[in-house]
Formats: sequence, structure tokens, C-alpha cells
Amino acid sequence: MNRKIAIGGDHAGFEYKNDLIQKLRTEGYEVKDFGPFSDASVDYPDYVHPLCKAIEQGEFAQGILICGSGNGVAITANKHQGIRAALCWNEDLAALARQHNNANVLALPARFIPFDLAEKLVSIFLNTEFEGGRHQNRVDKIACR
Ligand SMILES: O=C(CO)[C@H](O)[C@H](O)[C@H](O)COP(=O)(O)O
Repeated sequence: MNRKIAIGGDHAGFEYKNDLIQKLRTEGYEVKDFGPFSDASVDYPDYVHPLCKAIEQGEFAQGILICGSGNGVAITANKHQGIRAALCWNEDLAALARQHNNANVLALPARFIPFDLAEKLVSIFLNTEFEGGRHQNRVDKIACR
């Protein structure tokens, strides 16, 4: 299992991002921080696009994006053909994002969930397999040319 993870977001997710990086590295993941590198106000697309391009190029298996609501980073990430970004705020959603949608990016709403839940969602997301089968037919139809 590829344990190379890309993580990024914006200023609203800065604190959660840093704490998640520490935890993931402790667990043995290779983590690249796409920024931002301070809590100064930034524009999330500036950080989301490079992360998504790196995933599309196969440098990372999965990504984690964190902003205030999770919407901004998810909307931006899903502009990329090779990205299936799922905004999740509970454990069932994080599991289903992998099981049914084969999501490769987890979007987290830092201003709406506590950090311990964010940690749990990341763990579920990284350790849940795609179910394939009927879901594969649907995932294959997502990309529109
Ligand atoms: O895109 C967003 C809103 O859906 C993100 O949550 C951003 O983090 C948020 O817009 C940032 O807001 P701020 O007032 O500029 O901190």
C-alpha cells in the first residue's frame, strides 16, 4: 500500500494540517506538506491545484485537504479529472467515500469538526478499501470529457 500522502489547504486548516502531518509521520506515512506554511490568510486554490496535479501524476496515492468548511478545497480539487474529492464530516461519510466512490482526496471542514474527529476521519479514509463491483461502473462514468 502506497503510504505517500499529500496534504494541504488554507489558513483555516493550517493548525489541523500541521497536527495531522505530525500524527501521520509518527504512523510511518511519508507526507508532503503543500502548504500554506503560516496561518496568514491565503487563497486555497493556490495550494489545492499543485497538490491535485501531483496526485494525478502518480506521486501520491491519496490527499488530504483542509479549509474552514471543506467546500472550497473540495470544489477546487474536483476540477481535476483525476481527482475524486469527498467532503466528510462524520465517520460513515469517510468510509463511504472510499467504499463507494474510490475517493482519492479527503476534504475536511476544520471550522466545523473537532480535531480528534478529523484524526479519526483521516484514519478511516486511509484504511478503507474501494469495494469495486457496481461502484466501479459508476466511478468510470464520473469523468466527463
Ligand atoms: O472556501 C471556504 C468556504 O467554503 C473555506 O472554508 C475557506 O477556508 C474560508 O472561505 C476562509 O474564510 P476567511 O473568512 O477568509 O478565513
